[in-house]
Amino acid sequence: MSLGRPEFVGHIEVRGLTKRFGSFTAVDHLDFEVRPGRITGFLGPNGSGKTTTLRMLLGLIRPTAGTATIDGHRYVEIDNPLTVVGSALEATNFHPGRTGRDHLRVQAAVAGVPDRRVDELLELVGIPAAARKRAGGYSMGMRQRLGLAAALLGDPKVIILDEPANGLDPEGIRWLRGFLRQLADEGRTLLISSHMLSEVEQTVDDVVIIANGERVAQGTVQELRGDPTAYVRTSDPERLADALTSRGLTVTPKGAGLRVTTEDLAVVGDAAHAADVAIHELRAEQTHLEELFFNLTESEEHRNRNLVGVSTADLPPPTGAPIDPALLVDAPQEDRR
Ligand SMILES: Nc1ncnc2c1ncn2[C@@H]1O[C@H](COP(=O)(O)OP(=O)(O)OP(=O)(O)O)[C@@H](O)[C@H]1O
Repeated sequence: MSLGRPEFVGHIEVRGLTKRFGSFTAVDHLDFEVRPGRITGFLGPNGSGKTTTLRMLLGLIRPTAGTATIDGHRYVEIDNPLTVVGSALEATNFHPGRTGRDHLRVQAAVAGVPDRRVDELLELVGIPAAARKRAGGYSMGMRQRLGLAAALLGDPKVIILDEPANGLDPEGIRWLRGFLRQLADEGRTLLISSHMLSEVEQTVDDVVIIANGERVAQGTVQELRGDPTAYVRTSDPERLADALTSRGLTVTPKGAGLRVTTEDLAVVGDAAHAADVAIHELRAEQTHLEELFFNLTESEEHRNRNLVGVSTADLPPPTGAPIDPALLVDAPQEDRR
């Protein structure tokens, strides 16, 4: 594939973006940037405002305040936007009686794209034969692939996908990962939303996390993961802590056990053996990113306001681990109007 329109770099910038529906604030003074050649995960619990943000970026709804631009232009200002920005917001908006291929041909005609590109793309997303059948019979995974092909019709520099892994089986997710990586390696800008960290953690380079419409963290996956640690529960925490510290490791109490700054579980096991203490539990810890996301999705403070009133008895128990303040980003007060 070529690299889209050369006058566009594909730099997404969101500044003070806000959307209110009546008295409800779905997106709240959101700031973030998305860089070309990288895959950015736009993460947040259900109802946190991801789709609303993407809809504003794509000119489908008007912001209450703030801007969302691509190379400084709002979507509606871009001439023939399908050749700059490709998107797949929902995997279900295909007419059930029409074949997938016909869907793409109609959209191709609108974007001034030749029919042969339709077949090329169907091949690329792995549904050349299925696309000749009616879309009504498609599985969720097939609809996702068709949506992806539609997003790529205009050879766009920027690709925005809402929950692209939804409905894909593990093999499909692996395929998607490789496919998106290839697009990013070509220099394109990819913004993909998800409410499940585990679905995209292996796929993305950068992460923007929102909760209740506000940005709560952003950075590279590497930064947000933090250093790997181990968790150990033992018959004699004090003695084991001494043994680990004397081996140059940092040990902090965590719940009923200890957190140790190593990813090598054998080091902890050996230290326990040498100190003659029994180990009751030993495992690699969740990364900061997993913990952060878990706390966001489970803590009262960050839970979707629409779910307030839903019993927490149905939810899994919290980890008890606080969100690391170093990872949290507060929108600057002066930006709030
Ligand atoms: N047109 C609308 N009118 C009123 N409220 C809306 C409208 N669109 C979205 N909302 C509300 O705004 C909030 C954010 O919705 P949005 O669809 O952006 O969340 P999301 O993060 O994409 O969620 P999910 O992961 O479930 O798709 C929700 O509480 C939703 O009910």
